[in-house]
Amino acid sequence: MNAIETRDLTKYYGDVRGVEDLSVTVETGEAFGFLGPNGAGKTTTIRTLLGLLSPTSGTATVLGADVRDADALREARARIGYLAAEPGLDESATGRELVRLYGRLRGDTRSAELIELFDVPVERTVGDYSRGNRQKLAIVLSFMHEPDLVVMDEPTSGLDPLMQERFYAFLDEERERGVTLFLSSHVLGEVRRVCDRVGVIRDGRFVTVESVADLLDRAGKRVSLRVAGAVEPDDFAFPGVHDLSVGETTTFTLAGSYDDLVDALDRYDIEDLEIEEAPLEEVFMRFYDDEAPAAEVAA
Ligand SMILES: Nc1ncnc2c1ncn2[C@@H]1O[C@H](COP(=O)(O)OP(=O)(O)OP(=O)(O)O)[C@@H](O)[C@H]1O
Repeated sequence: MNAIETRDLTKYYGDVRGVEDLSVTVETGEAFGFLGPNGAGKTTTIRTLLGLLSPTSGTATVLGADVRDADALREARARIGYLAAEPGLDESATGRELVRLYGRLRGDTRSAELIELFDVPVERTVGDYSRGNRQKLAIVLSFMHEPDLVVMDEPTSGLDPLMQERFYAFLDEERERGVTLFLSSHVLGEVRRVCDRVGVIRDGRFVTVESVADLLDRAGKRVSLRVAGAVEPDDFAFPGVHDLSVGETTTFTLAGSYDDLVDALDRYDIEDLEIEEAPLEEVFMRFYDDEAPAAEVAA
């Protein structure tokens, strides 16, 4: 059974399009990243998957439950964790009281461990929490019942870098236990760190669904080169070279073969050479560019 399946999932708010014709399958145990700019439709999709919004058309199942079937979804929800972008928490309760309440509703096998791991000040009133502490409490609440599927909407917003890394390491462990992760983000590094596959959404539609590795391949490598003497631009006119800038340090992006690169470099006396991953931003900017066609890809 797949953890999540949507087919032509569409949600309109009156005349306003939330998402349109989204078709995607997330396998059990997979970490799927859902990436897109503000207003692309990430939150709409997540809320529809959790039954908080009903689809205008199309279908969606989570852990086998149809999102329109309230009873089936209620059962599935017991095995799902949901980490909202801005968790609505009872401001007057203490963290501890909320942990107890959620534990009674959905079960609690490990809140003590998670409170310690994420260093949550559970004795304090939530209304006095900083944004980061609020998020950390929300993490505890969404993972303490050992869910099989966790749906997260920009999960690290508000966390400092140390806590972010701790959270990513925790997600790695969850994956080893076979947990399925579905994570929305506009932070590329996050999707890269956590996910195997990514769906890029723009204006409510997928522009691509592919593996993070393929996306990185497409991004290519960033090459910086310093040689004795001058670089002849024609030497680097082979396929897959982009954005060539010749100077004291010559730089370009290489999305082609290393053989061509090695052949070209053979003509020079190299003083310095750096080859690193091209920033994913470059690839995403192409997807987000208004000129780019929004070709839909079903997965
Ligand atoms: N309650 C609502 N009523 C009307 N339109 C809405 C509502 N919620 C979302 N929309 C619209 O649906 C579209 C998708 O919004 P959504 O919040 O799903 O995007 P998002 O990708 O989560 O964005 P962000 O990164 O800003 O959270 C936007 O055009 C938004 O204005």
